[in-house]
Amino acid sequence: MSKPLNITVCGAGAWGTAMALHCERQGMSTTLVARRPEQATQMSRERENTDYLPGHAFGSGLKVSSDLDEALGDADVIFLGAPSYALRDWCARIAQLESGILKSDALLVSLAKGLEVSSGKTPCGIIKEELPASIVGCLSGPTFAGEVAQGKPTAMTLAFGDDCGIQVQALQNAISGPNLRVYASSDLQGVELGGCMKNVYAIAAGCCQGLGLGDNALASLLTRAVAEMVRVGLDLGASLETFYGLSGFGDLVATCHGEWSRNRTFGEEIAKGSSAAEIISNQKTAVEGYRTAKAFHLACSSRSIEAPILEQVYQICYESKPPMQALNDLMTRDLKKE
Ligand SMILES: NC(=O)C1=CN([C@@H]2O[C@H](COP(=O)(O)OP(=O)(O)OC[C@H]3O[C@@H](n4cnc5c(N)ncnc54)[C@H](O)[C@@H]3O)[C@@H](O)[C@H]2O)C=CC1
Ligand SMILES: O=C(CO)COP(=O)(O)O
Repeated sequence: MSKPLNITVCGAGAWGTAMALHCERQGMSTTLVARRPEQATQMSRERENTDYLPGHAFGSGLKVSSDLDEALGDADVIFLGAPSYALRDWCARIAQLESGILKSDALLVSLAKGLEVSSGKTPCGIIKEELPASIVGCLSGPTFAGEVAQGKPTAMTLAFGDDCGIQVQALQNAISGPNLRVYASSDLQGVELGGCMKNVYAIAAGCCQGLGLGDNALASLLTRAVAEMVRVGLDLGASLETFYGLSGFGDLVATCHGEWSRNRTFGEEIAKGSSAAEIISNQKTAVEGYRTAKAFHLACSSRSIEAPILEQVYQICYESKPPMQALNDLMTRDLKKE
């Protein structure tokens, strides 16, 4: 039998913590790295992440650290669990470590679902720019941290570009288990874009809910969101079928239904009269769809991609457009073929 993988998870928000819990339960040597030493100390003492994922005790084998040097040297796989807007900082910290500290075949796996506004880059685009020698991929799908931490079942997509080699297969096997079924993909761009776009559509779904528009409206929104995801994604170099998979349609459905999503809740609060900028300025947890809406607005405008839903969410978030007005503008566009 092959040796268990050594896993390091950088970023102790809800999702990084849930992935660390999962990896430890899968029997892997796992270290969770917090950005702030005081958070690492608190988690070591309490054996729980009370700030971001309360109520889920750490398994006895889960190590906690804030020392990147120590945590990365032995890692076969490094999950980057920070939000997209904090990813460049994490990568820069890793790049500053003594050269050669990372194993040459270590896999860097992004868990983030947002585009960088200044560059329009996906999380893996950022990682590749900051750490050009590394092997970079992402893991994405319908995975609310709280449910994964509870051990509820789900499925995900593990995507690496052209180097879907033996280490990637080893990772797919190592993290798959009775509660998580992991599929492999070589469409890294598509898997990342699906995860990023669904967060913007979740804001629209929250607006739908907040305005009390009903189930028909939500179903229509999600269906047209998939059509838009495909149109935007193809223009940005992704493959069609990826958007019908777990990181596209799957995560769209998860995020736009139920009570878990921060993006959906954000949309609901706007529809009830709060200002987007104000909510964000008081928000401790990640609402990736807010910045990502702006990044897609810039990308679609510069490439003349027609993306009416993304555009309306942008105007709601950045131009104080009332959600009811956005709905009206969507409904009264020129009619066309499905
Ligand atoms: N929470 C979830 O259920 C899931 C989240 N994701 C994605 O994972 C990524 C991380 O999200 P969560 O773990 O939910 O985050 P979170 O909302 O639980 O925590 C935010 C994290 O970001 C850090 N942070 C905040 N501002 C920062 C800054 N300026 N610089 C550096 N770090 C900063 C905080 O210390 C904290 O670790 C996001 O891209 C999210 O879309 C993906 C799947 C599931
Ligand atoms: O990506 C997620 C579930 O797959 C989490 O969504 P939110 O960030 O909207 O909570």
